[in-house]
Amino acid sequence: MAQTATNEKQRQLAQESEQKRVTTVLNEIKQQLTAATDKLDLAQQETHRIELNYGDNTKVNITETDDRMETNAAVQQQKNLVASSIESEKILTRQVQVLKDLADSPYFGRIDIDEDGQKDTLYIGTATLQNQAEDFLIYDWRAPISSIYYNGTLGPVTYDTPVGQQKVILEKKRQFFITNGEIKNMFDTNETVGDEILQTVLGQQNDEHMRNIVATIQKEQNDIIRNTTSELLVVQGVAGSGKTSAILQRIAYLLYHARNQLDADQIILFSPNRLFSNYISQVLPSLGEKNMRQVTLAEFLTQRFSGLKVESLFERFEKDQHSFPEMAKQLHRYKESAAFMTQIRNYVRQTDDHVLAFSSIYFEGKPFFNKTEIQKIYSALPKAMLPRDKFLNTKNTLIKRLKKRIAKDALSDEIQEAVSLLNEYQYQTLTAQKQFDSGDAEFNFVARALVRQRYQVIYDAIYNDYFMDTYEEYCHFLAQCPPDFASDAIWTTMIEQVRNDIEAHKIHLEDAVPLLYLRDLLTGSGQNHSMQYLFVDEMQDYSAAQLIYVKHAFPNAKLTLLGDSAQDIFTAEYHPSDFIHEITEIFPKRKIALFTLLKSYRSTKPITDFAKEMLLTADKIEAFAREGHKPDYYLCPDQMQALTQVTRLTNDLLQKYPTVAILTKTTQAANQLYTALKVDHPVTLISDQDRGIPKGILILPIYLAKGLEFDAVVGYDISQKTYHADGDRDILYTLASRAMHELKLVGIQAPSPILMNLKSNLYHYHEVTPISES
Ligand SMILES: Nc1ncnc2c1ncn2[C@@H]1O[C@H](COP(=O)(O)OP(=O)(O)OP(=O)(O)O)[C@@H](O)[C@H]1O
Repeated sequence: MAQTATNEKQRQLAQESEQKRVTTVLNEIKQQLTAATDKLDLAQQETHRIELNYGDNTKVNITETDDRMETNAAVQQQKNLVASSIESEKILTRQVQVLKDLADSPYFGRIDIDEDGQKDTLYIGTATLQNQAEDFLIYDWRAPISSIYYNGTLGPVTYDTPVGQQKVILEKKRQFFITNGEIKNMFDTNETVGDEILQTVLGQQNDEHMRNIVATIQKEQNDIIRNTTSELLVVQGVAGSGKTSAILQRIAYLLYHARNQLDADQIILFSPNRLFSNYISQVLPSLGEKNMRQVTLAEFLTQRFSGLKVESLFERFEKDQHSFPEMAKQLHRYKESAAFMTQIRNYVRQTDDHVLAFSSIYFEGKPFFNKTEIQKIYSALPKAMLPRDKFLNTKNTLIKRLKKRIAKDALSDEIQEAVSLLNEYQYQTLTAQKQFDSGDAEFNFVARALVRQRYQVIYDAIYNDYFMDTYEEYCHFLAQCPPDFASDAIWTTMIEQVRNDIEAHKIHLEDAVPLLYLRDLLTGSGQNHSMQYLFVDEMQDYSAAQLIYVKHAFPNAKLTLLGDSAQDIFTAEYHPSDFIHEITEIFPKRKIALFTLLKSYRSTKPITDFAKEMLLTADKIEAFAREGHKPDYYLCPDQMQALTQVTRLTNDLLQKYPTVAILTKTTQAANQLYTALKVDHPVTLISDQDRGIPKGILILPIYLAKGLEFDAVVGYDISQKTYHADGDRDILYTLASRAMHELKLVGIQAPSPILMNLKSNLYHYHEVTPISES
């Protein structure tokens, strides 16, 4: 008893002393913030002044050549001034924001170390802070030495430095929970990062945006975040294990360590949907970093097909719910396989008599370069040449012919007359400040420039490879590679279908990627060489062909793939279950680092224990020990009763949480439920066009909730008729694992057999009596 009192007294003294330090550091932050804000004000005034000046200094005089050149130099100088002034403003804005963030919670960790007999105490926060004397008051969580906080238990530890590994003895590790400059809680821990603070963080209510996890990064997550050596990093992690969190902190880490070589624009994340993009959009800014680029696969593909509607994963999933014959399944699998992409690579390496499919280039409604003319150029090239080289040669010939036409047409009476009718401004613009030996030379130059301007559309068409008929070429390729399992008739019908779809300006998902790959390989286009890192979230939703294509599109990027084979909603029917193995086959030459995350943090223990039992791999998932209610299942006799039950549940949950999500299996089901509920209740239907999640009651299909989480989830129509197939396990698992604190499920008439096979102690089962009986 006396011992406990002494310990408590010591703890209080320690907290008081730590609070004193917090206050001192806060004073330093406040001073620096005032100074930085003043500097920012000055910088803003300066930018404004230069911009105002800009107009006066750059009044354009286009008639006198000398004046014009002078004006250009002045414009350039002003532009440089504005650019550098904006750049300093940016740096100062970032500095002010970082200091503001620190002012609320300056740090979250402390380590006491002994390095070769020299003792040191370090505090770790979201950014570095130094005082006038250049002492480190706070170390950035990404600094090499900070890794001790995440990785080490007390005793000897090592950490990586730019000059090799360093050994120290870790003597104390302390965690803080500080808000509004006040220590709310503080723990000494021997674990890597202790459970106490994590309990608090995970028990909080969901936010509109995902939060950063730097204060509580777990050891296995830290390994992912700090890995800079692997070319291909694969994270297979169970639902809620922090995959998305880990990669966002990883991006912040990479940006910090390559400040001068890496810009956020050189990092691209393929995210599952727009809601998700918005949900994670605040994590990097909260760490003082700019967001990376984000794109969904559908957006990425659509951008590459001008004028063609690409089927989305969602559309395909919805369609597959209605009809999904075995042959269609096999055809999908075939066209989405790595082997199919290899066939494309082989196809473009064939040297034979085949002439690529071309289209005429039109100008003002008439063919300018006729298709047969283009075919002739191509056919005249040596047979041994690769199609890609022949294509490039053809392109160059077309450009040469265009130039000849320009030179010829420039001499025509029509153009000569048009030149003489140009006004002074138009004329000067066309001469582009060039010096000429004679008046004739100048006149001819202007005439050619005028024709060139007219024919710009033709040049663009050649430049953008519009003279190649990629669709026809794809059909030709398809005709060459029928699979063993399909009859000629089936394969020919499939090709006809592709043609018809293209005529109707649409394309199926399984054709989109092979088609782009074929086009890129033949035309030597479609690659972005500047992207340095490529992240793919929810990789289980990607086919092998899609992964190969995405990698092809960003050839210099290091790749990080993350996903969960158990959340295989869309592709359970086509994918081999072992996609990690598949990845090693897709990228055989790459150095792969595989990380597995098995601990689930999002949901309470009862929810995770319930969700994981739906999977055959349940024993591999470990729940974080956070207490809560067991899930409830309500079996209703009919739809009317189910609607009443859903209303009752959501209203109850809304008393406790700002957001309650009702998840359905399909969009159609979400629409129907919305129509039924909206009459009496304020509910919001979320579609794949939405970018944000409002508060209140939401209805959305489960695949749109991928990567998201909600305080409370109500699963609607968890019935025999809706969830009975084996592939439905993954969908139910994904649904259940979206809930952080509470999970309710409502079934109609007969319960889903997947649920009935679970141990009955994992949830509460209720039979709702018909209204007339109650
Ligand atoms: N180390 C951590 N500290 C605090 N919170 C964490 C930690 N790791 C994960 N979380 C929280 O757990 C939840 C799930 O994390 P996240 O969304 O990153 O997981 P995920 O593996 O991508 O999930 P899913 O595959 O189900 O979409 C989030 O609320 C996240 O903040």
